[in-house]
Amino acid sequence: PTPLPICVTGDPVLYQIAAPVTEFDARLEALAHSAMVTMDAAKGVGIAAPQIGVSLRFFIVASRANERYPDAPNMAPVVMVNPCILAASNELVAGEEGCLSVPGKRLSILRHQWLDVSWQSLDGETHHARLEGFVARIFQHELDHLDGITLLERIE
Ligand SMILES: O=C(O)C[C@@H](Cc1ccccc1)C(=O)SCC(=O)c1ccccc1
Ligand SMILES: [Zn+2]
Repeated sequence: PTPLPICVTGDPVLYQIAAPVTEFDARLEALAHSAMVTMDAAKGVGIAAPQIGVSLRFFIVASRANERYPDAPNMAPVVMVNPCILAASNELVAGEEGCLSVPGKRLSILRHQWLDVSWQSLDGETHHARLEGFVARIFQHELDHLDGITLLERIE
């Protein structure tokens, strides 16, 4: 499908708590595909459903090496439904982040260095993983979007 418009600062959907996904159906797959196409068109390394106006708990993580994080892993995009943080490092690390919903801003944000997380894939299956570094950063950034938090609400 064609990329959707990305909601930007001020759009109420960005400040809502997104609802858990309960129906793992074709509609969810279509929404995830629209998010993927939109993220790709915007050259993002992640995107959360609220950013395309959908207040549901899913996002995409798609780390790739880039000028700010040259050693970031190049990973196949992962659609994470109903994501949770099970455990997080006490150690925090500062790093530059951008946000497709806050165009033109680059802010240094403190994030947990590693996370134990769980999520469901589009078929409803539950997964667990330990994330670290840039991938953990993206996960935390996208999870914030599901809880109505953008970069601007994270300024120390
Ligand atoms: O708004 C979003 O969720 C997408 C955002 C994800 C993100 C970037 C950097 C750190 C954490 C989360 C982006 O992809 S912003 C644009 C971008 O591609 C980028 C920005 C900074 C570093 C690397 C990539
Ligand atoms: Zn963002």
